[in-house]
Amino acid sequence: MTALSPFVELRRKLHQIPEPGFEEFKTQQLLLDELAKLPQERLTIRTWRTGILVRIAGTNPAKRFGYRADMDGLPIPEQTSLPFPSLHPGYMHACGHDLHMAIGMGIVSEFASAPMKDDLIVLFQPAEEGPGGALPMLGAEELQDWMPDQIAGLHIAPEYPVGTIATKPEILFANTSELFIDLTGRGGHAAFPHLANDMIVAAAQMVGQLQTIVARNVNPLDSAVITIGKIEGGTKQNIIAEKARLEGTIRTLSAQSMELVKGRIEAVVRGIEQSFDCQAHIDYGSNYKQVYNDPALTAEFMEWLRGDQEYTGVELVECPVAMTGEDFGYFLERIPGFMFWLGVDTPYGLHHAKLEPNEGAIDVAIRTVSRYLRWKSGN
Ligand SMILES: CC(=O)N[C@@H](CCC[C@H](N)C(=O)O)C(=O)O
Repeated sequence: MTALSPFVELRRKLHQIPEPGFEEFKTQQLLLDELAKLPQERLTIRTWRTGILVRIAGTNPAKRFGYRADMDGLPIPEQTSLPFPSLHPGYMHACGHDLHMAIGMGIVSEFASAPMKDDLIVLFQPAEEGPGGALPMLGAEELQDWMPDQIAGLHIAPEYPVGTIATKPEILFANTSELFIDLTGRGGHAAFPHLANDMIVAAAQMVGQLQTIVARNVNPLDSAVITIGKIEGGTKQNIIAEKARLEGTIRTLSAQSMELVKGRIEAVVRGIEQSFDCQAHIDYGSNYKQVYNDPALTAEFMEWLRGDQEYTGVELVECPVAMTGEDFGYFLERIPGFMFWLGVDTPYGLHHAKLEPNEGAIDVAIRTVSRYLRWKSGN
C-alpha cells in the first residue's frame, strides 16, 4: 500500500472536525500543530480570532504574495461512505474547505523548506460560509503590515476532472446577500382558522411570491437567484402557527440587480403583512461582494498555465460565471488577484451530504500554485 501524502492525511483529519464559522477552535489548533512541525527559520505565525496568518520570508523580497484558504464547515449531517467521516454530529466539510486548508498547508510547507525570492502570506480564514471572515480579517491589525500585493485562492469544483483548473478574467462569482424573514401572526386551534392568522399559510404564499421576482422583475438577460433553504414554523400538527421563519440567500451578477431584488422582496413582504394582517421582519444577514478576477493577472495566469502544462499536467478551462458566493470577493476588491476552480471529480455537488472530492486534486493544487508563485517571484 502506498503511503498517503501528508496533506491528504491532514485533509482527512480536518474532515473529521468540521466547525461553524468563528468556532473553528479544533481546526485552528490542528493547523497550528502542523505548522509547528515545519522548518521554523522563515515562518512567522499569527492568530486572529479562529484564523491563522503565516508569513514565509523570502530570500530577497520585493513583493508580498498572498494565498487564502477558508476553514469552516456546514450544518449538514454527513452521508458519505468515507472511512474518516465527520466526528461532529450534524456538521460536515461539504464545501471542500478541508481540502482548501490542506492545500494551504502544502503551500506553506513547500516554501518553508525552499523559499522563493518574495514573501508569501498564507491566510487561513474562518467563516466563509457565514457570517463572513474575509472582511473583518482584512481589517485585522494582524494583517496590516503583511498586506499582500497580489492574492490568489481556489475553490474545489465537483464537476471537473482532477487535473483541471477553471477560471476566467473579471466576474467569476455573484454578489450575495443572506435573507431571513420572520413572520408573526396569531396562533390558535386548528379547528378555528377564522380566529387566527396562520403563519404557515403566509410563509407558503411568500415562498411562491418571492420566486416571481426573478421570473418577472429581473431582466432575463441579467441573472439572479432567490433560494429559500430553510423554513421553520409551528409547534404541533393541530395548532395554528403563530410564527414562521424563512431563511434563504439572494444572488445577483450586478450590484444594481441586488438593489432591485431587495426592493421587490420588501414589496412582497409588505403585501403579505397586509393580506395576512401579520408582522414581518426582514434581515439581510451578511452580504458578499462579487468575486472579480483581476483581468490582467488572470489572463497572465491562464497563459502561464497553458505554457506550463507539460510540467503541471493541468488542463485549463475558461469557465462561465457561477452564482456561487465567496467572501474572497472582499480580498479581490482590495488586492489584485484571482480565484479559480479546482477539479475534484465527484458526482455530488457542493453543499451535498455525499460530497466526496477526489483527493488527487490536493497535490495538483500544491504543485501548480507553488510553481506559479516561483515563476511570478522570478525563481
Ligand atoms: C462557495 C460557496 O458555496 N459559498 C457559499 C457562500 C455563502 C454566503 C452566504 N452565507 C449566503 O448564503 O448568502 C455559497 O452559498 O455560495
